[in-house]
Amino acid sequence: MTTITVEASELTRKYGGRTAVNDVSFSLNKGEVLGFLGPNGAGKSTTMKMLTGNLAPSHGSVEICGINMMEKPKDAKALIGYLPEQPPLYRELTVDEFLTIAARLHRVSRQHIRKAVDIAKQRCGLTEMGKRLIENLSKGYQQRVGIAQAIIHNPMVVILDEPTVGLDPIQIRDIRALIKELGGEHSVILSTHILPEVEMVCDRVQIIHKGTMVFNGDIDVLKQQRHGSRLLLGLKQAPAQEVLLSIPGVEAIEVLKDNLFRIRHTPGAVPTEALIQAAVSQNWGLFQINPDQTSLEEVFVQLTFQDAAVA
Ligand SMILES: Nc1ncnc2c1ncn2[C@@H]1O[C@H](COP(=O)(O)OP(=O)(O)OP(=O)(O)O)[C@@H](O)[C@H]1O
Repeated sequence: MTTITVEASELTRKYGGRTAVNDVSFSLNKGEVLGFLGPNGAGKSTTMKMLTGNLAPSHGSVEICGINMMEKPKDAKALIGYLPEQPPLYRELTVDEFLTIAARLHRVSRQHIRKAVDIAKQRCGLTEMGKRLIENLSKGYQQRVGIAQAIIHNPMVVILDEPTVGLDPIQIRDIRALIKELGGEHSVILSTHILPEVEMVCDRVQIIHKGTMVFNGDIDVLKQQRHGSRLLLGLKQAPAQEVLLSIPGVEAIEVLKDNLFRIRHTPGAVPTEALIQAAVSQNWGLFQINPDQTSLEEVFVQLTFQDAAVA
């Protein structure tokens, strides 16, 4: 049986007269990792703050495991671990000192604090770092400490706001692996503006654009939208377009610069092999053929366009 851990209904937030988040509703199941994706200024942090009870919605409600955030904020917040965009670290403390304070703040009982600190450190790869001052840790390790404080009380729901911003590629890889692992036991909401990050880590994705949800679905659907149906083809001696269009699966051709073509093909009928065979046998000077990945911006345009077309 699936257990719903987060239920957001019609969440709306206005700053002055401006609507930053408009009518956002979704639910999250136990064990799921949900990506909350959107460009800068889309309304991600505002939504995260409403979900964690740090900002009151202008309209709508949040329930954590059936507990209403507005009616019982203490009880609801106790079920959440939160890593804000700016991690709340006391840099002059050691990792152990800081996590001990975090455990107290999260009301871990006195006799369990030490164990809770050890478990959080172990899960976040910090076991050897307990005595180190936070200010002397690399940014990647500081981010691990931020995640460790979020899970110290073993919450049902972990909410991470842009956890990989400012990290180097190896740190990013490690933090993503950690987030994926957390998903097994906790429900995780990951806010990010990085599309591949969502694809790597999440089961489900929601895309927010100018405060409005434009996509809410399975990660595979988004992947298909992004990776499906287009190839980039580079030919030094290209034939007439009709010749390319006669290859099974090829539906349309867009001429780009530098002898490059964007080929739109029938979903499920990828003409890569046929194009390579034709290029080799007819000396078209093939120098590139690869799937054309849609950028985040293009996905937004497609999704918002689809929405407008449906409306
Ligand atoms: N306290 C505030 N007062 C007024 N406007 C705000 C406030 N906080 C956010 N906004 C505005 O609300 C909109 C959404 O901001 P929010 O920080 O939620 O976006 P975001 O998707 O998290 O972007 P970023 O990744 O840049 O933080 C933006 O236009 C922002 O300028």
